[in-house]
Amino acid sequence: MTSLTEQQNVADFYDFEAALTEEERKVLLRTRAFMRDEVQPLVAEHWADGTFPMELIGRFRESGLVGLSYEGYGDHGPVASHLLTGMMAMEMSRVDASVATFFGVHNGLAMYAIHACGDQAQRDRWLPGMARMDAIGAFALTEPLDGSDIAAGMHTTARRDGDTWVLNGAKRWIGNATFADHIVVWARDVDDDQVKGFVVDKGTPGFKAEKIAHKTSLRIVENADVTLTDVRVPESDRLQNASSFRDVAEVLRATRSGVAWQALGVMVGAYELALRYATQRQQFGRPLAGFQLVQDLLVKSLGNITSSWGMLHRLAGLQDAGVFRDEHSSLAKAHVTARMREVVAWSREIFGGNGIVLEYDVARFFADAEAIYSFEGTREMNTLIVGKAITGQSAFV
Ligand SMILES: Cc1cc2nc3c(=O)[nH]c(=O)nc-3n(C[C@H](O)[C@H](O)[C@H](O)COP(=O)(O)OP(=O)(O)OC[C@H]3O[C@@H](n4cnc5c(N)ncnc54)[C@H](O)[C@@H]3O)c2cc1C
Repeated sequence: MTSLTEQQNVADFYDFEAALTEEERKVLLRTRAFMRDEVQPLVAEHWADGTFPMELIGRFRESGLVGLSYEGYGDHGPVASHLLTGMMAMEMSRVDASVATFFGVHNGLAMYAIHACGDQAQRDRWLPGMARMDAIGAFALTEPLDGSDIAAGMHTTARRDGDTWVLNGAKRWIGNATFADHIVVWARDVDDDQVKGFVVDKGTPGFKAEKIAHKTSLRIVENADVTLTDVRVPESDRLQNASSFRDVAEVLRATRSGVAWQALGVMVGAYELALRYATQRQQFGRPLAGFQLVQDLLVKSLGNITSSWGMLHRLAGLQDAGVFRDEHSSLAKAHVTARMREVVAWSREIFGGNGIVLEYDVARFFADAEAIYSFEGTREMNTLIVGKAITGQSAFV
């Protein structure tokens, strides 16, 4: 008899899982089992309370699921394909998008920024501990006054003073920053006006991170308002291979595709709940699933899931082949998150009144979808990136 973890994902209608190698499939099943056994039991209470389950860090540490994308760091053997890492992000969000976001900020944004923008000595210094989750990462780009226009508007400054840099400014929405050990901070060099990256360690004088309260989406992941007041960072902690905003854009290109996979996971999680509920709940003497109009919602949801999955499958191939461009990633992020918003709304609709009660879980997916729709570039920003690529006209301002 196949175990629960080996059972095919009912939302994987075209069996995309079959595209994984046998070894990759084992990692995916481990991810599925980890999320089911270690994460699922914690999410309802922590979402309601707006708290992060700190015990998860130790469990992730033991899971062997961290750092798979970084060859030579961690003890996981060969580097994972983009299809596997994408499907892992999907599997995580299928259970809880906040925990997937915590993981994505650490394993994606922070580790990838160090990998892509640091030199070899910096990679060797920070990535092994992060790949073991002995140290947690954060990525501080967005500011209170500059979100979508951060490339042009960044106010946080870096001033060189001998062998150190002095950072001043404020950042907003920074995931994991309340407890992270290494925070990648982006700041504008007052001398050459270019954006540079710095790794600021927890406890550095002048660094303060205050948790943003009362979020209505992704309530489990901690986001912070960060202030930097004369924070001194040695030149050795400036990311040596980042010299302008183009380097930040390279990081975002990679992580945006991860967010699109996360959006797919949210669709899958909501759809699975709706399908189960529709077969169990009776009205007019028969299951909801027996009504044509309810089947229409379920089938439209499955169509969104399947078409998004096909798009992301091909996107992963472009990434593996090294021919992946900003506009490829942006189209996926904009398109898949829009499809996600439809699916969570249809899934919630199938639950009727119960769809707004946390106990039925679908409300969590419905609420979490909103942050995913807006972060790592809103739909509008990603649309403008694609628009510029296909027309040659920049419509940003
Ligand atoms: C839960 C959460 C976690 C996050 N985590 C991080 C993190 O870890 N690190 C980090 O650096 N940032 C993080 N962010 C920030 C996120 O990337 C920004 O919220 C996002 O880029 C949008 O910026 P904004 O919220 O300032 O919106 P704004 O830029 O103020 O935009 C508001 C609205 O106006 C629209 N708009 C703006 N300009 C235009 C235009 N030219 N044309 C058409 N429409 C336009 C936008 O699309 C949007 O709909 C996070 C955000 C959230 C909500």
